[in-house]
Amino acid sequence: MITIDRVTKRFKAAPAKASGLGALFKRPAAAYVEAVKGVSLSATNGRITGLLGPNGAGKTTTLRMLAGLFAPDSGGIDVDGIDVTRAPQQALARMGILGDAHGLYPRLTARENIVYFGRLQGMSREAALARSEALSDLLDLKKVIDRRTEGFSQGERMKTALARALVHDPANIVLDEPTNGLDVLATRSLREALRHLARDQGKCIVFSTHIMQEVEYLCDEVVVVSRGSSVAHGSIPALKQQAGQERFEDAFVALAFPDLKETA
Ligand SMILES: Nc1ncnc2c1ncn2[C@@H]1O[C@H](COP(=O)(O)OP(=O)(O)OP(=O)(O)O)[C@@H](O)[C@H]1O
Repeated sequence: MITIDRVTKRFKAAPAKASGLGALFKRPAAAYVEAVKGVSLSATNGRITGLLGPNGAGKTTTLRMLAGLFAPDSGGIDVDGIDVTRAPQQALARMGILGDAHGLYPRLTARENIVYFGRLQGMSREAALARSEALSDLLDLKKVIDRRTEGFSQGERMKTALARALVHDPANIVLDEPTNGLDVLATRSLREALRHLARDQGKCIVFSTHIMQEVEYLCDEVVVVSRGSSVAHGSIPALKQQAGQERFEDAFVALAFPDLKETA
């Protein structure tokens, strides 16, 4: 179970170096970027919760705070009741995180990458090896499991990184735009795996995306994020009803951009 309660985060904006005309006018740069202004989310076990928002809405920043990479300026995040800021190690042990950079070791095989990560999580070599076998079945990695990851396709890299994130069998799974760069078959097999993990294994899954279809295929619950804030949440039928729209895409646009005139 993951709870994000009204988190905010701003970053110091790196000012552009004044040169040429800029040096003449010396326009003062904005000092801060308000990346997240108030995002809340409540994700329960056995369900898939989507963080849906346009580019720059604040999804990745929110997930990075959930992963303990930096603390929110205000608000709170807890995982199975553990405060991520106060006890990051304990909270991280309960999460499998697939970030935007997969960062595999190219000289290690897929299996070695997975087992190494398991060892870092405190697993015995035998347990990590057994788990790598089970995950290779689940994620259809058998053909490449004993190949060095150097030269892997995007899909193979993503699956290996996901297997690595799941090696310690975490109760909570967090994925940042997991289908980025995947073809239709790889996307379908990832969806199937995520459904299995939520429905059959009771995992709490949170993923971010800007792809409407992803959300329609997968999510039990959706949090719509726009301009740094969560602006609506609920099931897809509930969000359509709330927006008074039949198509989910229209509902999303109405909820995320209420001031936008209808163009389509
Ligand atoms: N380290 C940083 N320094 C300055 N600004 C940042 C930093 N990280 C994010 N931002 C800004 O915060 C805003 C939100 O970015 P974020 O990456 O969280 O959005 P996103 O919803 O994940 O977008 P996308 O779908 O395009 O990946 C953007 O305007 C981005 O430029």
